[in-house]
Amino acid sequence: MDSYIPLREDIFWVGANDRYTSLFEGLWPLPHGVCYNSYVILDEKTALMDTVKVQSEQDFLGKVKGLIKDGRKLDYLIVNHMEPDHSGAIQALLSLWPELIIIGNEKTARFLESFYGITNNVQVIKGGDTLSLGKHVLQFHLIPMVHWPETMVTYDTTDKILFSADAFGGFGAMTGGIFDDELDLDFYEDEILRYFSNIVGKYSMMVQKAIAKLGGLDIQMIAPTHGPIWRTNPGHIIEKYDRWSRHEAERGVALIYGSMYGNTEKMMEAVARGLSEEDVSRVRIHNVSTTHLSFLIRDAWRYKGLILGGPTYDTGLFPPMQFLIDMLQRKMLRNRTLGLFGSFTWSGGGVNSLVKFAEEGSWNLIEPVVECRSCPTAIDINQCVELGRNIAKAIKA
Ligand SMILES: Cc1cc2nc3c(=O)[nH]c(=O)nc-3n(C[C@H](O)[C@H](O)[C@H](O)COP(=O)(O)O)c2cc1C
Repeated sequence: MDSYIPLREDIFWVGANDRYTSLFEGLWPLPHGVCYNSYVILDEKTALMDTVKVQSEQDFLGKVKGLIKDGRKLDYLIVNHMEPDHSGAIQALLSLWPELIIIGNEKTARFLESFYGITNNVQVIKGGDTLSLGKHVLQFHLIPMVHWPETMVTYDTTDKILFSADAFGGFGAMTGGIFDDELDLDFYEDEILRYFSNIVGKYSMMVQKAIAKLGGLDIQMIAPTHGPIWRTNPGHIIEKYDRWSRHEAERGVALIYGSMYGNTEKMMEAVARGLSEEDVSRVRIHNVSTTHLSFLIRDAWRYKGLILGGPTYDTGLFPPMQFLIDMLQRKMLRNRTLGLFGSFTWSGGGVNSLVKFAEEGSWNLIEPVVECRSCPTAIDINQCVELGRNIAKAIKA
């Protein structure tokens, strides 16, 4: 049976759970899958809110056709976001309903042409424009660069539902339920933060603009294109996105290190001891070589303290740690209490790269920066403990 789940008596979820893709955007692991949310509105006119990835098209079309039947046709497709995981079924919809009108903004129209060669059937709207389906009056708001230039949201002024595109979304396929009150939110919170930090976080300033722009709306439900639908407490996800995009963090430390032969790892253990001596127990220790970047970025975004350590490799920093700091720079994370340590055997270079990273970003760098030659001495170990203690004091302040 095709499952379409009602949001209201005439609005239905027709999304797809994806448990087959292992890397989102070819980059970010999906251990718990992901879902592509799409919604049908059955009014005097019918409308569909976004689509799914092309690989999920068949199930999706079955659901849509199961709702739009008895001689009815799909009148409107509203494209809030053109990324292919949401626009993959547009051509198939046009084959089924050639008179379908696609609603998007000027940039959507450009992307429709460049991705799919679609130039007809397109109705271009501007921010603030409305579309009446009969009972439901939809209003469009542009939220560019959250996280693509054409991104917009659609607000159902009748039922006060915000169809929010990727804003307020998260990783994780649905576990039977689709609403916040049907799901284990502790589990989803990790996946939502990972999605935010990996995909949207770089555009935090635009998220802030979007939240300010949408602030005047009476929002009773948030229906994003990924992750849970917020019908009981939409304010919860707005507050999370607001805090994360202001780079606010929780008390705790992400301690991320690399080590080839265990010497830098010894330094890391001493730093961890120092944190513990100052009563910081929320310490997430990750080996940069074995934990995927996605989870490292998530924990760096979550906690106030960020401590990075690595050995020297070919006159520079250990490559997986270099990759991490490059990505943290690219994602524009800032405002963390930062600690650094590392090692070398002849002329060094690893710690220099970490220090350069600290100088180029917006961090609160805590002393001492600890660098040891080959194997840490008792003095080096004491310095590492001191670094841990100082970070702990700084995040408590
Ligand atoms: C492949 C490789 C390349 C290295 N390149 C350098 C280097 O360019 N400069 C340097 O001072 N030390 C270099 N080292 C030495 C290590 O940085 C040093 O021994 C460090 O303490 C190793 O830390 P670990 O035990 O945590 O892996 C290199 C070591 C290896 C294995």
